[in-house]
Parts: sequence; C-alpha cells; structure tokens
Amino acid sequence: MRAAIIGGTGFDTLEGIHLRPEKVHTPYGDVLLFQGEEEWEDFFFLPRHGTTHSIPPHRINYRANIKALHQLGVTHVLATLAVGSISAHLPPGSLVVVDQFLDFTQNRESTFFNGGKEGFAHTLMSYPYCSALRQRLVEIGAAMGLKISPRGTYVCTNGPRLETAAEIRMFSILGGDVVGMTGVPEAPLARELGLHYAALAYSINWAAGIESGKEITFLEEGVATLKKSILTLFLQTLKSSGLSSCDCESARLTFHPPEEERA
Ligand SMILES: CSC[C@H]1O[C@H](OP(=O)(O)O)[C@H](O)[C@@H]1O
Ligand code: HPA
Repeated sequence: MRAAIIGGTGFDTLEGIHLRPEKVHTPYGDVLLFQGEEEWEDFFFLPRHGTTHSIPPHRINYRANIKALHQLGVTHVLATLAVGSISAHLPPGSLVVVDQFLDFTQNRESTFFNGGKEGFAHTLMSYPYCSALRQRLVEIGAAMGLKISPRGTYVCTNGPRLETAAEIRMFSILGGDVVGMTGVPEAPLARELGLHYAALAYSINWAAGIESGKEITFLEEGVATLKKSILTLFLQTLKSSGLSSCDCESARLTFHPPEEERA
C-alpha cells in the first residue's frame, strides 16, 4: 500500500522518519512533499501549510496536493485537522475521527471535473470519509490507550479569520461538533479520485463564544504532546493489513467525458 499523511497545524514537519523532499508537477501546480527513505519508500508526507506554515487555509492548492498524491500512486491518506470545539463532549485536547462535514467555504476549487476538457462527474458524498480507515484508526487508538471519539461533524469555514460567536451558535444548531478551515475540499477531492481518506481532528480551543464572554485561547502545548502519539497511530494504521471493505473506489458515480471524446 502506498500511503500519505497530510499534516495540518502542528504537523508542518515530521520527526522520527528519514524523509527526502520531492517536487511533484501536476496540471494544477507544483507540490513540495516528502518521501520516506529505506523501509518507508512507500510513505509520503505532505504539510498542507508548507514546512514553514506559510500557506493560509484559503490559499492552499487542494487540487494540486491531492492530484500529486494520486500521481505518486498513493491509495491511502490520513490527515490531521486542528479544530475548535463546538460540542461540550469534545473539550480542547480531544481527538475525533470525523465522519461528516458541513461546507461553509467559498471560492475554492473544489472539483477535478469542471466540465470542458475535464468532463464532469458526480461523486457520492453521503459518507465522505473511508469507513475502513476510520474504524482502524479508532481500534489502534484504543489499543494505544488514546481516547478517540469515533465520529463527529466537522464544519469547514473559509478562514483565515476566526468565527463570530453567532456563527458558532448557528453551526451548533446545524449539528457541527468541531470547526476548522481546511477539511474541505481536501476530503471530497480525495473521494473524487477514489482515494481512501480519513481525518483525525484534534481540538486546540473552544470555538468562539462557547465560553461565554471569553476570547479564544489556543492550547499550543497540547499539539506538541499529541504529535508523537498521532504519528505512531497513523503509521500503525497505514502499516496494518486486512482493512474492511469500503466504497471509496466506487464513489464517483457518473462521469461525463469531454464533448470531443463523446463523438
Ligand atoms: C488557529 S489555528 C487555525 C488553523 O489550524 C487549522 O489548520 P489545519 O486544518 O491545517 O490543521 C485550521 O483549519 C486553520 O487553518
Ligand atoms: O476555532 C477555530 N475555528 C476555525 N479553525 C480552527 N482551527 C483551530 N481552531 C479553530
């Protein structure tokens, strides 16, 4: 299995594995990522904000990132998402394998199939994440003694600004559990290409207004402490065998080829 970790906030670099930088050219732009060495040749690491955290969430080239992994033959992807907590049962420090998203992003390139030369496609998104990878993350997490919630709804805002208290109240009413700025379109793009993709969210703050009258504060220490455990969890998950079946490879329901190919 060729696998990748997409690292978010707190995961701009990975320690403990020998990695060499690699520039991948895609039709959407170039991507700088890292390939493992020696026994990790089939492992890739892609820091979505860049290694120096210089790419803000609304400027990330999500299509190039996912396409680059696909071109490299990657089939399984685990992503980290730093989030703010909306639900009371997921306080800062919590880990959750998200199973749904609510998309509040704007003006992001969110499909590989825009019509014209690309043709267009409709992709099933009822259950947007790989059920087999999600299940395995939770099982291995439990065996490691990590407390991981097996489901949660991720609200994706456009950023880079944080939310108003009223927006968070609205997201809560709509069923959002955690909020971040990068999970969409990353997950749906991966699904369009048939990749097995799961995301682990870790909360670094209470979302705006949840602690009434208080301004947001970030739990920076928390990420550093969790980083080693999350890396171990991800590597064990990606190296494990016998994943249960899932529908990721058949989620792209219909494909309408470009006009010139239809004749
Ligand atoms: C105040 S940190 C906000 C930043 O962290 C999250 O990044 P990622 O999802 O890549 O872990 C969030 O989406 C924002 O980009
Ligand atoms: O409160 C938040 N809002 C949006 N994105 C975030 N990423 C971490 N915390 C937050």
